[in-house]
Amino acid sequence: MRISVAADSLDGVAGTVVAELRARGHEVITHGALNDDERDDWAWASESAARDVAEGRAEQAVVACWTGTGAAIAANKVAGVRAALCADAHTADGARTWNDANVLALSIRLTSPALLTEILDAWFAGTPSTDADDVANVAHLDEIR
Ligand SMILES: O=C[C@H](O)[C@H](O)[C@H](O)COP(=O)(O)O
Repeated sequence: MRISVAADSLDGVAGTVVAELRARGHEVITHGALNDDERDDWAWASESAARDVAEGRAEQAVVACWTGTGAAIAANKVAGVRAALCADAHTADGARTWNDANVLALSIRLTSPALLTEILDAWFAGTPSTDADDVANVAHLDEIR
């Protein structure tokens, strides 16, 4: 899968998520602090990764900042993006299953290497629910203005 990755620093999980994704066989596009040619502030970096998803250059994205909050907020401003801030595997599974989330937001502060592995395992194992209520909820997101 092609995955766009953005971070506002190279600290902690931000510095390891690209290698972790490549080790899992994914093709990675980099933004922010992960790309020497780009502005590394969280709003700009996360926007770039989210636009890759919305405009078809990537199937999913991973965005990271110190808390994960700014990265998630910025990504969710892009139409068609459903970003989920996940600090544990259960949340990551729920985000994929119930929310059909297409952008994983991570906290650099909280996400240890072990947690990253657990979160990515759950994220990639999860598939969007076909339950009618879940499908209706996700579809309604595109109607909210
Ligand atoms: O939501 C914002 C993020 O947690 C940022 O990573 C945090 O604000 C730190 O950003 P900066 O290093 O630019 O002060």
